[in-house]
Amino acid sequence: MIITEVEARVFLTTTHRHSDSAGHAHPGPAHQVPQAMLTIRTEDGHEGHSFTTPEIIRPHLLDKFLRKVLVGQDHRDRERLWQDLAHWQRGSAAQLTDRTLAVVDCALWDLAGRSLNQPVHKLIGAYRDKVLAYGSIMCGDELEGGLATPEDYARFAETLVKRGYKGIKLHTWMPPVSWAPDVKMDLRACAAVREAVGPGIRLMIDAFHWYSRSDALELGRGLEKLAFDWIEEPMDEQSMSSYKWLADNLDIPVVGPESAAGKHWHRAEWVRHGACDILRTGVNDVGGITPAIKTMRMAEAFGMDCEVHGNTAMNLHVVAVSKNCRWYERGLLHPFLEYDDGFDYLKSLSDPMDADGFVHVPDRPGLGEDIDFAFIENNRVA
Ligand SMILES: O=C(O)[C@H](O)[C@@H](O)[C@@H](O)C(=O)NO
Ligand SMILES: [Mg+2]
Repeated sequence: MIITEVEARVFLTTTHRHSDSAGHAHPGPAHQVPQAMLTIRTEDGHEGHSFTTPEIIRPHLLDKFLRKVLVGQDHRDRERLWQDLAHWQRGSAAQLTDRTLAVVDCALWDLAGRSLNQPVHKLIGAYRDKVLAYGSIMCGDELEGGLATPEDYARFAETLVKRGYKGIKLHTWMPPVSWAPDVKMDLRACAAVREAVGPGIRLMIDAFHWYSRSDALELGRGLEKLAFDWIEEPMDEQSMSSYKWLADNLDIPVVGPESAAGKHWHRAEWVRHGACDILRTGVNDVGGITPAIKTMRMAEAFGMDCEVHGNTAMNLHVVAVSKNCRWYERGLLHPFLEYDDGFDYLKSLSDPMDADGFVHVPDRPGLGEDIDFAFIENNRVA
């Protein structure tokens, strides 16, 4: 059970996803990007793995923090190891981020599952083995036939309904799109999608993250007329009082915070101050599966739903062990991309979705990621 090694392997993976100047993904030509796999190994040869981008587990972090906390410790002591890393963040000169805590925590959960030959959600205590997914559409763009017009969104929404999705979330247009942001265009896209899919499909929006209170209110009021289920991140989440104001002035549920720092502690403040109607957590946003579950259980104690941000196995397991969330966020999706093609370093999808819109939690041990170790070795660059 004692951890003996903490290793990062960097390899090249091919993707069609390109990040814009705001960090949002859009489709483009296939290109190779570096990806990293963290491996935590024990004296008896068991291993746990988790994926991230290389800078999140760069050598400085492994040497200065991760190996000092983890090596020599019982890998089963996840709560203590997480607390030790979280306490070290304050004195890390902002080098030890929640993303790094997340990849370590996920590798430890994967290690626990692989060593016991159990999937993580069964180890934690499953609530379900399948869950409805909503199709989370990429931010809008200016690509001909992509997501450049309200009609493009409507046409893509029809495609997603045919694929089986029972819910769809629009990320609308944001800078660097030349004319964005634009509340009226957001509402035109939402109206076109509602018209295309009818009243039976649940719809949500994840809007420009820096609207003013007035713009967010206008957007929310328009969405209420379109029977949207929630409005997400329309303003800067650093202003909790703005979200309290918005939630007090809207009927449509306000979901958050997604990107605000502070893990489950800050999300407790959002609940206490009435800054959201539905809470939000995410493994990468709060520093791991461990704090994501803390957030989920805290929301449950207040009778609140808590929706999980993001795809991949780590977030799917948080959804699978929780009654008080309704969806798995499957995406991000675009007409030019085939999400079901998955990743070249995994032999199969971690979030396969059936024709009825249900994602099935893999029953493979650990996080259940079907890792192609040979691919990683053959494409390794560090
Ligand atoms: O590009 C981003 O910021 C993220 O992909 C984000 O848009 C998306 O994951 C999200 O907000 N989901 O709710
Ligand atoms: Mg979001």
